[in-house]
Amino acid sequence: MDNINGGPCTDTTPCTVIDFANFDDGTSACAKFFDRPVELKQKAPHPPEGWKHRGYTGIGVERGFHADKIAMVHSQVLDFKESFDFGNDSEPARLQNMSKLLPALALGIPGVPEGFFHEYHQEADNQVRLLHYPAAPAESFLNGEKGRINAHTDFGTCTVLFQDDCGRLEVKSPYEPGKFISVPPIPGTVVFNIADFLMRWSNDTLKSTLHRVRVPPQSLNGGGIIKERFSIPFFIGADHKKTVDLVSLVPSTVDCLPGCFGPDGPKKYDPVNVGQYINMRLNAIH
Ligand SMILES: O=C(O)CCC(=O)C(=O)O
Ligand SMILES: [Fe+2]
Repeated sequence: MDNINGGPCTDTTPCTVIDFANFDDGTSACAKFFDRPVELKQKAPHPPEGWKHRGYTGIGVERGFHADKIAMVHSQVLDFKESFDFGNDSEPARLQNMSKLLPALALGIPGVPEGFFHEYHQEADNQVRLLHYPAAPAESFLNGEKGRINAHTDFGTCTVLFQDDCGRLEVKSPYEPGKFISVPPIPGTVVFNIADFLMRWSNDTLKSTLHRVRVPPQSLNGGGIIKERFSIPFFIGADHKKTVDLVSLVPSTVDCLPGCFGPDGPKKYDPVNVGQYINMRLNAIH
């Protein structure tokens, strides 16, 4: 396996294999990793530029998301979390499993054949993120010093989100403007979020889910310590490489999904190259 800077990995620690069918397994893998000293975690640092989403990001490094989609701005509240990102650099096959959900997604979109997304998701340009929100005094959430993750939408096709039993994930209500609904963890289930690229791809037929993790003020009455939380978002993304013509090196583009446009609903967006779109989004947060 190569390290994130392209050189051979010299760490001889045995790898942890996360069994995504069993989130307790994921939580304990997360806990084991984040429990290591920060100097050790920093040995695989996230590079400063956002487009290479790999490695460790310490507490307070990532810019807080802002609900304003593309023009993200620094949030005043510190996202009190640390993360480790990895992707398809060495073993793409291991990251393909979640893509098996794509036929089910296609079946839900009238006009899109069941196998449609397969062609666009062969390179496993997926990204997995281990997330740790450390425990902190309730007071620090109440006074606005710390937050968990601000309201945002994800960038790619869709996200499969594994969360532990801590709770506090919320999604924006599609029915009541400005209202967020709690998404309590249900053992043995995952949260499936539509992301921005798919929203654009579907001509806004599918809506990307605005979501956040916060510690609601009403839960802080008792003060004390708010317990730590672990989650693992598995971001499924369309192929970056395949969408560049390898002979001319001209980025090829992805156009509106079949069935999502017509005389009553013309295409709202120009075709776009997946890699350029995602990199532009990632660069905005680092
Ligand atoms: O921690 C969570 O449950 C959500 C994480 C998330 O939304 C993200 O990393 O994009
Ligand atoms: Fe997210």
